[in-house]
Amino acid sequence: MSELKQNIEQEKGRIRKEMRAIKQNYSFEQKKELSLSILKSLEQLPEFIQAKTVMLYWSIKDEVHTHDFICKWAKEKRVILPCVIGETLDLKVFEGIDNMVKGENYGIPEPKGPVFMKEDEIDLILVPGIAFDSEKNRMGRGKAYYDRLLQSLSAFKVGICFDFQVLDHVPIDEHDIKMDEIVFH
Ligand SMILES: Nc1nc2c(c(=O)[nH]1)N(C=O)[C@@H](CNc1ccc(C(=O)N[C@@H](CCC(=O)O)C(=O)O)cc1)CN2
Ligand SMILES: Nc1ncnc2c1ncn2[C@@H]1O[C@H](COP(=O)(O)OP(=O)(O)OP(=O)(O)O)[C@@H](O)[C@H]1O
Repeated sequence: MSELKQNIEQEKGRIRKEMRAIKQNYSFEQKKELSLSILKSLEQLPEFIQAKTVMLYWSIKDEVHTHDFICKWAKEKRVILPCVIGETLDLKVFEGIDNMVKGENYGIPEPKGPVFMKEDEIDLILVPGIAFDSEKNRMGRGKAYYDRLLQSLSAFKVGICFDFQVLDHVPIDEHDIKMDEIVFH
C-alpha cells in the first residue's frame, strides 16, 4: 500500500473511533428521537418527494433509525434495501418486516425474494455513513460496499447522519463517491 493510502486509512480509522465514542453518549432512544427530525427534512427534499423508487437502508443500532420510515413509505413508493453477498450488495424490494431474514456477515435484516435488477429505475439512494463533510464527501464502515454500488448507479445520492457526523473534512481516496446532498440535524 502506498504511503498516501496508508495515511488516509489511518485517518479514517481515527475518525471511526472518534465517532463511535461520540455516539456512545446518546442512548438508543435519543438517537431515535434525533432521527425523527432528520427524516422529516428528508421528506421535504424535492428529490425525495418526486422519487418513485428509493433505496433505503435497514438501520443498525448506531445509525439514523429508518425502520418506521421504511414501513411508512413502502406504502407509497417502491423501497429497495441492500443485501450483503460476499463483497457486494444485491438489491431487493422491501415487502414488509415479515418478509425479512438476517443477512450474512452482519446479521442485518434483509428482504427475502428475487434480486431487483432494474437498477436504473432507482431515483434516490439514502446512504448511511460514519462521517460526511461540507464538500459532500462520505466515509463509511471501511468495507467499500457502497463505493462499489454507487459506481454503477445514476440515482440521486443522499447522505444521512446526526449533526456531529458532519466534519470540516473527511479523508477520501479515488474510489470514494460524493453525495449529491447531505441531510442531518
Ligand atoms: N444499516 C446498514 N446496512 C448496510 C450497511 C450499513 O452501513 N448500514 N452497509 C454498508 O456498507 C452494508 C453492510 N456493511 C457493513 C459493514 C460493516 C458493519 C459493521 O458492523 N462493522 C463493525 C465492525 C465489524 C467488522 O469489522 O466486521 C463496525 O463498524 O463497528 C456492518 C455493515 C449493507 N448494509
Ligand atoms: N470501487 C472499489 N473497488 C475496489 N476497491 C475499493 C473500491 N472502493 C474502495 N475500495 C477500497 O476498499 C477499501 C475500503 O474503502 P473505504 O474506506 O473507502 O470504504 P468506505 O467508504 O468507508 O465503506 P462503505 O462504502 O462500505 O461504507 C479501501 O482500501 C479502498 O481503496
